[in-house]
Amino acid sequence: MSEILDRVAAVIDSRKGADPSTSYVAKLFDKGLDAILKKVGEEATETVMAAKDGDAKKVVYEVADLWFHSMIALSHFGLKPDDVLAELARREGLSGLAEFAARNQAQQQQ
Ligand SMILES: N=c1c2ncn([C@@H]3O[C@H](COP(=O)(O)OP(=O)(O)OP(=O)(O)O)[C@@H](O)[C@H]3O)c2ncn1[C@@H]1O[C@H](COP(=O)(O)O)[C@@H](O)[C@H]1O
Repeated sequence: MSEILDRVAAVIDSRKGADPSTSYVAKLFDKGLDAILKKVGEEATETVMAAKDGDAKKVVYEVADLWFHSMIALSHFGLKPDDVLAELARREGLSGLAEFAARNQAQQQQ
């Protein structure tokens, strides 16, 4: 299923410098990073609201909006979904609690 992320990311990349009047993504790139980040923030809030409403179908819809706009932010920095997937793979099997304890221990030793 991650192929869909690659395909959408390729379309997003191709919209850089494209005519803003013909493409939503080109319009966001044209507005700049602040506008992209505003959309990421809005979609994160809408995800929280859908979850608080207990509306599972809407949660999926809003998370899709959040992922999509996050991918535009990644593209702004020249990054790809694979960069995030690689980070998740690096964390695989590493308990969040163990990682937190190791980080605290390292800070105390500084
Ligand atoms: N996956 C998406 C996608 N998800 C959401 N959106 C758009 O993101 C916007 C979400 O904003 P909101 O929900 O806040 O709705 P809105 O009120 O219309 O937005 P605002 O006016 O508030 O900014 C809507 O306009 C959606 O249509 C998307 N637009 C495009 N894509 C993908 O990106 C590709 C390229 O799109 P274009 O650049 O438009 O050709 C498409 O082929 C799709 O694969």
